[in-house]
Amino acid sequence: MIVTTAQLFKHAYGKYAVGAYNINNAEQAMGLFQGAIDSQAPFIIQISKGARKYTDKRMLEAIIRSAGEIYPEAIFAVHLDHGDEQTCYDCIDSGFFSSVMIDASHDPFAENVAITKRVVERAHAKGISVEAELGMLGGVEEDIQVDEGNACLTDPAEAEEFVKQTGCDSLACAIGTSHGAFKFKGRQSLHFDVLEKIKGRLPNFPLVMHGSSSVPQDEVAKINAAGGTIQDSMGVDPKEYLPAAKLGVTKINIDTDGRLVWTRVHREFFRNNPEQFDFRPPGKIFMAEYAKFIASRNELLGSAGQLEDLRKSLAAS
Ligand SMILES: O=C(CO)COP(=O)(O)O
Ligand SMILES: O=C[C@H](O)COP(=O)(O)O
Ligand SMILES: [Zn+2]
Ligand SMILES: [Zn+2]
Repeated sequence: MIVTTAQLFKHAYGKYAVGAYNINNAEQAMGLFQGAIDSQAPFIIQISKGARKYTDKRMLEAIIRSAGEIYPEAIFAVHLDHGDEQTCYDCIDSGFFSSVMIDASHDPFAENVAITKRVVERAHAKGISVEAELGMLGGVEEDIQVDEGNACLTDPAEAEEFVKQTGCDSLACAIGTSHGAFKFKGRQSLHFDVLEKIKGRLPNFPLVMHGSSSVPQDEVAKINAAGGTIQDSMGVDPKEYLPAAKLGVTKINIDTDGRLVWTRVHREFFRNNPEQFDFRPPGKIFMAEYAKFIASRNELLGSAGQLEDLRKSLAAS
């Protein structure tokens, strides 16, 4: 069942975070749905502009619709990740997306407000939720590269003003994370002090954490042992997901870690079976491994085991 992110956040707020996982193909979709059902968790399936271009945007819609039929128990939102204004309108008009992200965080504050307001108006007219972004993460995002030095944390006072002016349903805040596999040299903590201040100014308002992959060191070691040259780096400590959720983070975005699972499975498979050229055996292994990964993340997010309670509260509302 497809629901809006606002519906998911109402149930999750202050208790757990909903995992938001990107997909680009059928194998990722199947692993994601299987892992969500295995862990009895709601989830957000997110599609970036790059994913919509990878095959064809209609292909992804068809894959998600089919996965929803194969796993009728699943409760999830279909969300546009890092949309520009035009892509938001395209998704709003598609009749398929239940949530969009307008990412105008690279524009000046007033421009970000103006663009976000226009998207909110169009989305809300169709009952679709809107995530906006304020502050800047480091790392690679779509086709934009932000230097670590330029990454700026979200200003709590600005966040309050931004939400008041735009009417967005959730806000992506920069609290020290960055996109991709190269986040931190050595372990670093989230900026819980900033998060607390944002929550103080926006009580009960759903916050979103991008760049939340943990970049598992064993996964990177296996990839490199099988011929990869992934640079030494660390991600977010997944034990910090739940403390962040208690401070109002209701959506935690994880994409890179899934790509690492894919890379490890395929590198190991073809290293161990150099005579093979059938992609289905590693594809099968990937789907099973990705399902396990999703279930393990949902445990850490606190979303595991929430599915039936959510179903009851949706039925009652
Ligand atoms: O924020 C993300 C998608 O919007 C993904 O972040 P990661 O690169 O840490 O997986
Ligand atoms: O934030 C970026 C997401 O991980 C999506 O990545 P992508 O734009 O390469 O699909
Ligand atoms: Zn951004
Ligand atoms: Zn992101």
